[in-house]
Amino acid sequence: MEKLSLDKSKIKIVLLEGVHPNALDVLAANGYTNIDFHKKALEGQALIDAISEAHFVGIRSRTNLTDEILEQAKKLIGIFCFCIGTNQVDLDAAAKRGIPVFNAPFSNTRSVAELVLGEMILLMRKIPEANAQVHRGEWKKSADGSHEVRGKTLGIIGYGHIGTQVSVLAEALGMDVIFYDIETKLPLGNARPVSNLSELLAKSDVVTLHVPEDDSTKNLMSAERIGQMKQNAILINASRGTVVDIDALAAALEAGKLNGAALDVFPVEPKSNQEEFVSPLRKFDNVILTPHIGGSTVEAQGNIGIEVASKIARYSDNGSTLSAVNFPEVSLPENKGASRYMHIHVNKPGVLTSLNKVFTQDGVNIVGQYLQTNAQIGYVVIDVEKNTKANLLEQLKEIDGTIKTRVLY
Ligand SMILES: NC(=O)C1=CN([C@@H]2O[C@H](COP(=O)(O)OP(=O)(O)OC[C@H]3O[C@@H](n4cnc5c(N)ncnc54)[C@H](O)[C@@H]3O)[C@@H](O)[C@H]2O)C=CC1
Ligand SMILES: O=C(O)C(=O)COP(=O)(O)O
Repeated sequence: MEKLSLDKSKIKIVLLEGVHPNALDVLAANGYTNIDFHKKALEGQALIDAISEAHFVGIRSRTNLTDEILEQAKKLIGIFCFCIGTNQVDLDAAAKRGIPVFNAPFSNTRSVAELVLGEMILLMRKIPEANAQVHRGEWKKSADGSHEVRGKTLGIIGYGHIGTQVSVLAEALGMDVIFYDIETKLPLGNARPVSNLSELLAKSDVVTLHVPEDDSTKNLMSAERIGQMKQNAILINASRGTVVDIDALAAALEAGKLNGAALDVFPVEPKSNQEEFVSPLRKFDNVILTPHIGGSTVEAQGNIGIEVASKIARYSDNGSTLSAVNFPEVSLPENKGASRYMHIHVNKPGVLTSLNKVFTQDGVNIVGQYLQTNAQIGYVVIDVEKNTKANLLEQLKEIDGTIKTRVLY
């Protein structure tokens, strides 16, 4: 009988960007001890050196895994984002190498929603300016331009996991909620969809962005769109820095068009905590600037550590690709009475026939088979009766179109 493709102690896991220690506990509990833990993000040659021998890599939003970097990580089996955004990874480049990319789609969403809610209330009350003034020794007690959020209109762009939570929380404060999304979404509570972005911008006292970084959202808030916002409105961005044209926002603030803004993400963010943050927005007292900490709470990070490390163990032990963002999703029941093989291949005619031939010609009984495909990739998991003598793995590797194949148990 064939042995496990790799002993667990030889499976190298590289964790970057100081993911929560819960991840280490979960991995240890699942028998994974060969872990290289880095507190910081790496780039360039340092990143290549760190992951060149890795089987799994865990990152957050700061580590860019490009096609060129992945080319140097020949042993990589899986990429695990301990965050929501996966824009920092070249998803196609990973898929074509048979590497699924996973994320944590829920665990930090509440933290972002709470931050946005807090910022909205502070900005509507002009607290950032008042705070800065008092710190400087100025005492300007006044109600001018200071408002309750009750009865005001909140416009949410991107009604996904975070946008919907902001919606529910804002309604609890007595706000009218409208939203715009490119997909049809179930409105929660009394929230109402609007048919286009211009309508949302024209009606909202506060606009908050909860979209991913992609081609459709690049500079979504351009000078023209900011111009369509209400006079004295507020703009909040805790999604991705590329979504807002920062110079246009600075100009709108300078012109007194907007009453304030809150930004947690920026087109260019410092690479480390030692680097200076440079932005034309620094000079505005009515702008809340935070260092990409929307998801940085003890609760969110602790939960993400458990969630994503469990996904590493599940994929490595069992082959489950549930919640992979670039890969056919297969969730598999364990079949410990069997031997499990996995085969990742280019999705083209004939591969499955060749694959089944490998087993049938050796008289091996297939007791379970799970297949999912997308346009590029096919992912098959095959459970066969134990105690076979045949060297099946070598034969699977020979199949034309094979990208990766392993014995899981
Ligand atoms: N500041 C921080 O620390 C954090 C930032 N984020 C960012 O927030 C983003 C949103 O997170 P979730 O709500 O969990 O994602 P999600 O995927 O649940 O929701 C995103 C929504 O945006 C919609 N959308 C996509 N393109 C659009 C467009 N051009 N116009 C309007 N709507 C569009 C989608 O249909 C979807 O409903 C993430 O992609 C991530 O970049 C997430 C967590 C923490
Ligand atoms: O979850 C996300 O997409 C975030 O932006 C949070 O990223 P972080 O874990 O803080 O690097």
